[in-house]
Amino acid sequence: MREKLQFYIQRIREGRLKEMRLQVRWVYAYARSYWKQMVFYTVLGMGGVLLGLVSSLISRDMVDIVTGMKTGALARTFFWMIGMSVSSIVVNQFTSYFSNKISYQVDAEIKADIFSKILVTDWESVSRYHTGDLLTRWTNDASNISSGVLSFIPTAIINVFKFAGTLLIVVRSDWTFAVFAMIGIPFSMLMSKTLLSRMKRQNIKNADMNAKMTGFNQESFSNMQTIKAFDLVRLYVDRLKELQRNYIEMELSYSKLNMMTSFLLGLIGLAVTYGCYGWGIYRVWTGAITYGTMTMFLSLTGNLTGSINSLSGLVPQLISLTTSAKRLMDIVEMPQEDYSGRTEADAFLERHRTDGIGISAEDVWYAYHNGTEVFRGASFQARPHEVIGLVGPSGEGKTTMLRLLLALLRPKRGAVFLTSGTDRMPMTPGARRLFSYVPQGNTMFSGTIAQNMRNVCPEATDEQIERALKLACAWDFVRKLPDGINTEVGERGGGFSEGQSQRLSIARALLRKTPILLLDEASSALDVATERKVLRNIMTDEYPRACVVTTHRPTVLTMCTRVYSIRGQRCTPLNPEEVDELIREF
Ligand SMILES: Nc1ncnc2c1ncn2[C@@H]1O[C@H](COP(=O)(O)OP(=O)(O)OP(=O)(O)O)[C@@H](O)[C@H]1O
Repeated sequence: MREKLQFYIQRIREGRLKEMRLQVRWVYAYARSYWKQMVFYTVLGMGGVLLGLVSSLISRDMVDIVTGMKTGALARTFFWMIGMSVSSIVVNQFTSYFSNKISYQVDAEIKADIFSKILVTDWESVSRYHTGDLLTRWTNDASNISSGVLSFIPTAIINVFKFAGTLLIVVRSDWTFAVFAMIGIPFSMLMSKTLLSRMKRQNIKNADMNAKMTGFNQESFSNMQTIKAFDLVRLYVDRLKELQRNYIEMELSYSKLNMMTSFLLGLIGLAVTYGCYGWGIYRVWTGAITYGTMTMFLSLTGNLTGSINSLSGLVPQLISLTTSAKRLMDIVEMPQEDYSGRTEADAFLERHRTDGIGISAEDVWYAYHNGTEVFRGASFQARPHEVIGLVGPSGEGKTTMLRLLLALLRPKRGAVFLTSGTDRMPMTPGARRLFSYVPQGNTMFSGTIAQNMRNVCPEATDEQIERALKLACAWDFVRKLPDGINTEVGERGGGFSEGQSQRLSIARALLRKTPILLLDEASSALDVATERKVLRNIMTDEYPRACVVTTHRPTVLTMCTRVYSIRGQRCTPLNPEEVDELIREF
């Protein structure tokens, strides 16, 4: 039984260590590119230590000269001491300025890198995470990594240097003092060890709690209207308080342990300091050392314990660093989208710019990660100048089909192709540049209408923007705004009605001039007349577009070249009689 237990403990340890090694290696991959900054930071730090040590030696001489134990020029020694102290202050300030400067840069670089990695992570995998959780990982964990990357190795080297340099001076002057000064070190190390395992668990809990709080706040603020409408203010305030209570409870239980350990460490430190005083006085009394040497020893005792404390502080830092690394690795090590098909997509577009490009799904099978099977052998085709309608009961898979067309989801079987005549290429994330997509819901960004438009087409002139707005029947209301296309759009389309935001989103999609346009119930908030007008404008636009529209509205169906019914995990083309029947049913 005992052997079995030991075997399992061993296995857990091995797993933990292996995991930690992987995390350290991941952090090291970042650290490697900042080696110059680290060397610079280390050299500055070591310079500071050196100045401090020389200052201690000079102050020893000065005390000895003052007490008559040594002869020498008092004024010169005094000026040397002042000089050294001032230099030490300058070097320390210089180090702190540069370390701040470097850490801001490194922080920004690492965050930009992780941001871009999150954005290219496979959509289905990353969408399983709450955005609040992603935000916490990106802000807190990435900051932890950037500060750790920069300081960990230099701090280790500087403190080993400080410890060794101090020890050398102390041992050369009186080795017994070194023994005294270091007597507390094993106790301190033992104490910190008890904290470590708690620390790792605490770090993970802390990060989870932060993610929960951020997610809760973010959701509450962005759904303020719903909270008010359902009179949920009290409920949400209570929920926040409950979260805060849990947070405080968690922090306090950890603080208690911390307090106990700090108290014991403080007692040990005090005992060591007074022990050193006593021993110093005794050595001076017996004539073994001078007053100068004693004052130097007392100032150097702090150096020895300080550097050991800093070195043992690296262990919790390593723990917090590896916890953050794990949380970021969870995200950035998920499958990433492959954008290498961009050139091929551009070449395909060049070849078929005038004829246009269509899209086809061939025998597609797809199930979400939670097992929801949406398609079993679905096929469908949209050619240039066609408007294809996708209809079907709610939850049958219309949006999922659009996600498959966009390569946001990968079919488990079958494939999606870009087509033009007999030429075709497989659809890849790199070919998304040939698409414009208007998803359900409000998708406008904060900024002006023009900025929103230029997000997708940076070189668009005001006239081109106006034309796209006209095609989407948005110009009528934009024209009347005091600032026209320079009117500010609030968060998620704030300041505009649902139908107006939809028209702005359609205009943005049309401005992009891509061969394939996907509209996911994009005109559902428009009145029938406006919806027909928008669709007619899209169909009669001279640009050779293939347009796929998901809808629950009969008006849209009457304008489609072809209609597919999405139902029972299949995608079936409807003949004109079936479409008529469907329109009658609506
Ligand atoms: N991200 C997701 N993860 C897991 N399952 C999902 C996800 N998105 C959709 N589903 C499931 O896939 C099925 C198809 O959903 P989809 O959104 O494609 O339907 P839809 O036909 O567009 O519905 P609606 O007409 O209501 O917009 C549903 O059962 C839904 O619960």
